[in-house]
Amino acid sequence: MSDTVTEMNQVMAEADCLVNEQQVHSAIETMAGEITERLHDRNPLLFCVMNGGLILTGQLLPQLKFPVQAEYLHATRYRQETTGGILEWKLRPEVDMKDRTVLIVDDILDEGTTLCAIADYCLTHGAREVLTAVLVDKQHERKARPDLKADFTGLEVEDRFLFGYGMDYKGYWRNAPGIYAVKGL
Ligand SMILES: O=P(O)(O)OC[C@H]1O[C@H](OP(=O)(O)OP(=O)(O)O)[C@H](O)[C@@H]1O
Ligand code: HPA
Repeated sequence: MSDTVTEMNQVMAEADCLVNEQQVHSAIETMAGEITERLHDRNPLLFCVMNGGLILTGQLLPQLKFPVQAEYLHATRYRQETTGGILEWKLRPEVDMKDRTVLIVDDILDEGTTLCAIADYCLTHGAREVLTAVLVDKQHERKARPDLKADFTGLEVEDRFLFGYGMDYKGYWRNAPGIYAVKGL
């Protein structure tokens, strides 16, 4: 087995499961209900924030039983690290968002730098309103703005380095079927 596979198997074996798959499913179902109530008649333009937002978006979309225009964008600032750097746009949205209600979907609001930058971008490009949905809000005092919150939050999770359900550790384990914390981080 390669060194990386051995390392990643060990990371999982030693990780703490903070939220199990059933709890994540029920959090996503609750989010879908809240989003439906707020946006069912708004013709929203939804952006999945790649890569982390992929799984939440995939599980959320089929639960939204109203017309949604789904697109994606890619902005990243952690790369293979456990602390964030400068935000890099890998793919900016090209779709016209003038006067639209935009919903940004991502896996985690950690410091919030990523979501704030994407929301600002959408407003600058003509969106009428920008709402945000995250599976996880990490609990700490390092938010980019005081009291920063997403409009729709699935779960509040402790201040550890997390993986699973879209969140990666060194590019791996986005596929983990729950929310896990890396041992010692
Ligand atoms: O709230 P923040 O502190 O800004 O962190 C949250 C962002 O970090 C992660 O993305 P990452 O930069 O790892 O890119 P990736 O999803 O492509 O791995 C995550 O998917 C969020 O987009
Ligand atoms: O805890 C995290 N895990 C994975 N990706 C992240 N991006 C910001 N915070 C995290």
